[in-house]
Amino acid sequence: MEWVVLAAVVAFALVLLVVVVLGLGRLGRSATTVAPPRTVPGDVLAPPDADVDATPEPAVVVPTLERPEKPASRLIRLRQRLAGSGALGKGLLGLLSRDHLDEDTWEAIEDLLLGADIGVAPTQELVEQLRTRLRVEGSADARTVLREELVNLIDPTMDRALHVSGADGQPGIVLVVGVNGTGKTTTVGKLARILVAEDRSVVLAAADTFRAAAADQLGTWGERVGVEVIRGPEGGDPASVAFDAVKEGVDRGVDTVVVDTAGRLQNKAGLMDELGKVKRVIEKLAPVTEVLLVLDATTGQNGLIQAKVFSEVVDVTGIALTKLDGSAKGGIVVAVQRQLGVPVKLVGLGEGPDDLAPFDAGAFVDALLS
Ligand SMILES: Nc1nc2c(ncn2[C@@H]2O[C@H](COP(=O)(O)OP(=O)(O)OP(=O)(O)O)[C@@H](O)[C@H]2O)c(=O)[nH]1
Repeated sequence: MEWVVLAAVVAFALVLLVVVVLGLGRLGRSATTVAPPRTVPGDVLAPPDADVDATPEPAVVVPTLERPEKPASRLIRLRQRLAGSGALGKGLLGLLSRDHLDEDTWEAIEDLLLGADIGVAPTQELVEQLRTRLRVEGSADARTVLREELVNLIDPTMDRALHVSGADGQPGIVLVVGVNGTGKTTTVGKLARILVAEDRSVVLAAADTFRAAAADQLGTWGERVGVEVIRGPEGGDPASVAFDAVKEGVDRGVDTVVVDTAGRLQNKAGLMDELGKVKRVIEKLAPVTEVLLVLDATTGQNGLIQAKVFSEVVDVTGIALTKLDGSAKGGIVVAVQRQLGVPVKLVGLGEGPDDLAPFDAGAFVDALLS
């Protein structure tokens, strides 16, 4: 009997022990339970306060168009840029103001003129004229005589108007040619600004497909003044770009289309083929009204030889003389006109966007002598 009581007590104690152990285990587990994260339909595990609509809309950039300077005041504004060439004017005036003009003085005058790239024949003509006039008009002011003779040498009677209008409502077509690096693309961009300043509507053709950067460069020039630039694939056919641009110009009824071209001087036949084709293709739509040859004033005689090749390939009607600001050789204006029989119509006097000016013989000589 005692054994039965003892067994019952032990069994009760074991049951009690099992109950206590299980109870503690459940208690321990419930203490480490983590509440599930709060989720919102369609917002998987998003932080509770994230605002999905807060991403700002990309700002729409409205380009501000520039207002280019009117052409009339440009050559006067840029007068000081001719300071390099001004040495010629000052030198000549200094020599001509001497009391006695002996042979040595005349020789020094000749050297100055030749050094400024005026060319041999025009130098001799000018010296001859100066000698005669100063002898005959004894009391004449040397400055007045020199000014008149320099203006005559540059020939104020030449027609320097840019032909930028077409007939019968068609656009004027300006074909811009010249060796790479002379400032051709820059001149096309600056010319577009001159036309815009005169309230003309313009389309540009990036037909220099040889150098991809030239089309990008032109794109930027156009963007700044709200002018459309037609371009083609790199290495594509320049004539096809020129055609597309002129077609666009005709369809839109714009005033002027300006065509930039590649100026690879690989050989005369290649150049003739390329420029000839561009011109022919354009003229299926509208006549070319101006062929502008861009020449770098700092290249002297070398530039003149290149210019001659271009003038034999296309009928050049005007010259844009660039980088005259960096040259002490303003006499190149005379030399190039004599060699090609074509007037200088525009001069580049710096890298600023409005540093291209219509050329005027009187204002140019005044700048040289100031
Ligand atoms: N100082 C000065 N620099 C100029 C003038 N005109 C152009 N330039 C500079 O000459 C360099 C060549 O100009 P571009 O227009 O690229 O020459 P490009 O003839 O079109 O050359 P390609 O595109 O290779 O055919 C640029 O750095 C221009 O800023 C000017 O009148 N004065």
